[in-house]
Amino acid sequence: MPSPRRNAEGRPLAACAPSSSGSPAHGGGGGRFEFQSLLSSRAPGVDPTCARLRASESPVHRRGSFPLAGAGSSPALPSPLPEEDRMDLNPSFLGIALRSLLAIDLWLSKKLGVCAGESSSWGSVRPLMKLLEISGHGIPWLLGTLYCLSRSDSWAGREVLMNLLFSLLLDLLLVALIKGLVRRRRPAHNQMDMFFTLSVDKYSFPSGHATRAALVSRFILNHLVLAIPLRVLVVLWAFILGLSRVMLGRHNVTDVAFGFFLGYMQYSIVDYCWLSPHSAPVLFVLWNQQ
Ligand SMILES: CC(C)=CCC/C(C)=C/CC/C(C)=C/COP(=O)(O)O
Repeated sequence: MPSPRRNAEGRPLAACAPSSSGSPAHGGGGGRFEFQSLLSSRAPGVDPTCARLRASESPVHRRGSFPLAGAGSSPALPSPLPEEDRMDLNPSFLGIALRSLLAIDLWLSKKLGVCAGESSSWGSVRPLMKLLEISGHGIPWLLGTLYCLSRSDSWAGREVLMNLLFSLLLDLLLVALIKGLVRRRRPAHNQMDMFFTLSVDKYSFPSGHATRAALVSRFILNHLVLAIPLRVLVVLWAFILGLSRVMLGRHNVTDVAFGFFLGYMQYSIVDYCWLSPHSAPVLFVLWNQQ
């Protein structure tokens, strides 16, 4: 007679063995067998490791709850495993899609990071990319707007600049908030040699330069009267700035793509909450008194 299979501690795997043919995870029976294999783990001689494995295959446990292990007070029941130790043998379609997208994102970002270092294949273009980086940095935009605001002598000009200032501050706030919440690390090939960063800028999602590029370019296109070639130049600047973030190795492609989306949406918020001498008279009177 063949001897029963045993686990590492030498306990027989009796309760688990039938499920290889009967469990729904193996194409047989209904969902009940999962529960039976778990319940039978209370019996002496049943391998708890095996019971836990079945439990992790069950759709109930895949959602993160552990009803059977928590029910009752039997000390023989296996304690719930931490989330990271559970086996997820049947991830959802969304899970697979997201993981594939992330894998493509990492692969593509690494391929495009051709200026990540001086010795990279396009390392000689790095200084130019860093110049572009400064063109989308928060400090020059904030200082430039404040300077123009101080020099402006028309109400219309002041109104536009006041809203640009509000946009830039809103952008900094939202990007810092999301970076702090998501905490996605910058790509491994990035050299952290950016000028004047905030503490959250060690994180990469979303790209602050991309949000600013989309926000500012949409703002300019809507509030400045520009000839067509200049309008094209503004859009090109935003696009190349976004691309340069990946080429410099600062960001993954999804950081920049989401940054563009966020910046675009931020302009819609600014447009909706547009500050004017009518909607925010205090702001304008205060500024006028200076
Ligand atoms: C008023 C105030 C808090 C100004 C801070 C401006 C500042 C230091 C912005 C940081 C800009 C920056 C380096 C963002 C990082 O951009 P990524 O594209 O690398 O996310």
